[in-house]
Amino acid sequence: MTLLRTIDVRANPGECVVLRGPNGSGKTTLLRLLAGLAEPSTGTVRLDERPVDERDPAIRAAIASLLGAPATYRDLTVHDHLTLIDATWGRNADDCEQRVGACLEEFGIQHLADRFPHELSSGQTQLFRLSCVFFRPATTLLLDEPEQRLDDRMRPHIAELIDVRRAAGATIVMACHDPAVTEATATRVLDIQPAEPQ
Ligand SMILES: Nc1ncnc2c1ncn2[C@@H]1O[C@H](COP(=O)(O)OP(=O)(O)OP(=O)(O)O)[C@@H](O)[C@H]1O
Repeated sequence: MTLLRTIDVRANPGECVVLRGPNGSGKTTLLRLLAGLAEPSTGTVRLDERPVDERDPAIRAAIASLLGAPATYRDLTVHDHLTLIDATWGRNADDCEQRVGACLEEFGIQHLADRFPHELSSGQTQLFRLSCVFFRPATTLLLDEPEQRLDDRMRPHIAELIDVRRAAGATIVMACHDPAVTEATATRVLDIQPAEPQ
């Protein structure tokens, strides 16, 4: 069975490529291939000419992705998760608290800092997941429907955060079903056609 039609895509720093297409057309599959979480049956995926392989530390350092539900620790709070990410990526512990506070505020979840992940609503969970992805250093962001479950106030805000990151030089590829978010973020839209008749 073919999950994704043959596709040739190149994304450059400062670009946001939005993948658009009906349910089941292959957007998530393409993002998974770009993240190195799945291997294409034909063809290659490269980041700066390096094959994308999640076992390669340089690839892991470069790519931050929101694909499906990330693992979280039941006994660590939202604040603790960000602190852990900060330490994992080798940042100076002296100003960790300041960075974590700024990130919580940026994503509008400062009031949830002391909650556990399982105590969040679905929209709050999405904001928490996005904060974890944006908080770590990365040159490339792969986002699967970052707008999902967000309300009318948060969708444009998240679109703005994505655009700021792109303007700062990140390469962004994301799947999106929301025309307003697409309009606010895309430098290029790629329409994905289903591989199999639907
Ligand atoms: N684990 C899996 N095993 C088999 N087929 C799968 C699996 N995951 C997805 N598919 C199939 O791959 C195709 C592409 O799915 P994919 O999730 O990439 O679509 P999508 O464009 O992201 O859809 P949506 O907009 O609904 O999120 C679909 O036909 C889907 O049924």
